[in-house]
Amino acid sequence: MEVRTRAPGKIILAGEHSVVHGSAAIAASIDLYTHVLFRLPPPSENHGSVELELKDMGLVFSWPSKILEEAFHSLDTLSSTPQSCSPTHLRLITSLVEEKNIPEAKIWLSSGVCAFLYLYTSIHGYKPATVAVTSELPLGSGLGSSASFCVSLAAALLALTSEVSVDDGNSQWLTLTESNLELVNKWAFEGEKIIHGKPSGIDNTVSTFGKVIMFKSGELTQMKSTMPLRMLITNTKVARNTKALVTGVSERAVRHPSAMHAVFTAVDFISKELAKAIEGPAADDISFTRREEIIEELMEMNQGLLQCMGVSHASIENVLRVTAKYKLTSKLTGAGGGGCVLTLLPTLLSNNIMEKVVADLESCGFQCLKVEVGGKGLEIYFG
Ligand SMILES: Nc1ncnc2c1ncn2[C@@H]1O[C@H](COP(=O)(O)OP(=O)(O)OP(=O)(O)O)[C@@H](O)[C@H]1O
Ligand SMILES: C[C@@](O)(CCO)CC(=O)[O-]
Ligand SMILES: [Mg+2]
Repeated sequence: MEVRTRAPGKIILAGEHSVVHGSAAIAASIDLYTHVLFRLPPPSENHGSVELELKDMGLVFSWPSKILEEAFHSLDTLSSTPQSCSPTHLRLITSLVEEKNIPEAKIWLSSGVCAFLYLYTSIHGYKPATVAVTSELPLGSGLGSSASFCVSLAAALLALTSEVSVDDGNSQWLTLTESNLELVNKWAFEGEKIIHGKPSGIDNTVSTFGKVIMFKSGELTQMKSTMPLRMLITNTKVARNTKALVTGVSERAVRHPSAMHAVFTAVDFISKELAKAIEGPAADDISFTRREEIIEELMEMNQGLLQCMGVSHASIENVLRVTAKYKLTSKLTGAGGGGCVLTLLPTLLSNNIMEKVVADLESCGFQCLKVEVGGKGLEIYFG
């Protein structure tokens, strides 16, 4: 028996970091996915272990079911409702992952492997199975790889453990019903907590539900964009870690509470104004151009405030300088500190200019990604 799931990555148009402190943020799914294949072995092939294959990394981890049962015997790990990982459970998981001696160059994967073991033992218990993961997203680069990993994993585990219902559809890839999506989203948030420390929940929510969303204090509002949102993503390839960046901003907020409160409040207004520009009445090209100018100005203001929070980086500033030569506006997306940068591509931008910008950015060693914005969320396929 097997099931496949895929969950998209995301971009944040405005409000990263501030959203952790209660401000509004705007995010959209992108058409780059994390894929999970969850397979229960037939009795003849039962290897007696829980296996995690990280295909892009060339890594396989395996834990005999008996060892997991012994390690967790004092805890009631299985749970039908999403709950936070207790410190004892996390300690046991961490030592099981440490025993695997992940090579130093890939040690940053440990938090993902811990999140896997948490979701697996909570949703599916210790029964043997194989979980294979592949991702089209650059990992740890601001495009929500951790959230799409947790969403696709939680969905696959729930699909073969309990009953999930799907919306009718003609394609092989199906959408879960709203209540099942909410359940997956809550479990994915618990996985994100293991990877991020203190996530706002925006990344797992947009990965689960897709489209363009506004997110504030844990509440999702689906947006109706009435204009094309064309974005170029530039990956600076500078490695960073969301957990450390989120912690850095929180520490700055403790040192300068009033100043940072004002910054977070300003970002809240920026996100709300951006929402108005995106949802404004559909009209002709002239008014698209005016709305794009508003969005560009808001992106520029948001980037300034992200710099003020201490999460920009020389590589990000470099992308900003290159795109400014072509009168294009950019801002970091996700946690910053390196990672990815967004550039708005106005509707009237010629292909010629667009090719020149990409060539210029790539000559600096950056990688450009052209993506569709605001599409599907989590999907499932019963093979
Ligand atoms: N396909 C994957 N396989 C295993 N672990 C993964 C995978 N994708 C993400 N992770 C885990 O998530 C971590 C990266 O998460 P992080 O939040 O730092 O970056 P991101 O989610 O790509 O960016 P952002 O949170 O800014 O959008 C990795 O270090 C790893 O532990
Ligand atoms: C930096 C942050 O705001 C977005 C990361 O994509 C963290 C979060 O909201 O969980
Ligand atoms: Mg993340």
